[in-house]
Amino acid sequence: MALLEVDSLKIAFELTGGKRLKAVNGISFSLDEGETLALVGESGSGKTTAALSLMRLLPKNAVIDGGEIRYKQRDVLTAPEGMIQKLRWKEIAMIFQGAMNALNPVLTIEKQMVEAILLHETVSNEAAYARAEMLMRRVEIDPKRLKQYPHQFSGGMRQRVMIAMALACEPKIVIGDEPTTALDVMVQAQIFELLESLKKEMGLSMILITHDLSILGDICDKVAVMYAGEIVESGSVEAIYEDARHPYTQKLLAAYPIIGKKRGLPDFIPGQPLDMTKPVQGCAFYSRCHKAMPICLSRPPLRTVEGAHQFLCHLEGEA
Ligand SMILES: Nc1ncnc2c1ncn2[C@@H]1O[C@H](COP(=O)(O)OP(=O)(O)OP(=O)(O)O)[C@@H](O)[C@H]1O
Repeated sequence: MALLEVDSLKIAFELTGGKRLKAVNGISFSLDEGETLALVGESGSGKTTAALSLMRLLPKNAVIDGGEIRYKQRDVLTAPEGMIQKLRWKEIAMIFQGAMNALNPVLTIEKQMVEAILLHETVSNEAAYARAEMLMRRVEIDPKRLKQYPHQFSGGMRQRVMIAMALACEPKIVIGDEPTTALDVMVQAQIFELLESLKKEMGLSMILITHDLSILGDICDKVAVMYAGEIVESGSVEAIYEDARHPYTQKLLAAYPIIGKKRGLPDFIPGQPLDMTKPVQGCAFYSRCHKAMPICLSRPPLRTVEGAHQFLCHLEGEA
């Protein structure tokens, strides 16, 4: 049995003027213990919305339009608030986008970390301080730096602090929402190394949200590529790197070349992401697809390449 199962999940946002934006449109995926899944796609494809729903942290104007989320076989969407409070941070934790915005600039790291621990756990102040020190060591920062303020840390160090905070209650699943965006390539690699070693040491499962497919090789087991609220291709990281079938995945791979692999110059994906307040006819990627055909105006089938490698397209799909 998977640790986490998401089944045909649909989430919409209610907008002013009675409009609705369909942010997540029937996605399904699962996560086993110790497994890492990447949710990949351009900005606005629904990755963050999907992730927030796993912790029931969606904004107030979000509506669940259908589907199920099961954590250890328990229904997350209908669970009483008391159960969700036990799940949030203690079972599933999130490293939010942009460490500078998530940290309070006028409080020391120590104060913020200790407060976070005391908020979620019934431990003494001393135990919370001891845990903050242990967490700093775990993310390879000298615990003496607990006395410092966020601005005294580099971007990479701040991100390590965010990772430490996410680990504060020893969760089973950590969700990283663009955990390395805005960091330079070297620091990005160090953060991924750290996440990889924490994953092994603590037996964590992870969901990594990113727009950059090229960074997943060493840390992810499987990938789900999202476009306009749908998973358009999913499979093992090898299947996606070596045998991508959906034209959107192929374009994403070209947009972020993998170092050491010959993929030519970075390409870009022409056109604009879809307006998700309007109903989609046929394939959501139709207007931007370099392989579009008249049949693409009808709903594409979900094709299986082999095993868990699937893609949503009218084309048989050549690699
Ligand atoms: N509170 C909200 N109210 C209305 N629309 C929203 C709200 N939050 C997100 N959206 C819209 O939902 C869609 C999906 O957004 P989401 O943040 O999940 O995408 P994403 O793939 O994570 O992109 P990013 O990396 O930019 O966060 C977008 O069109 C976004 O504008």
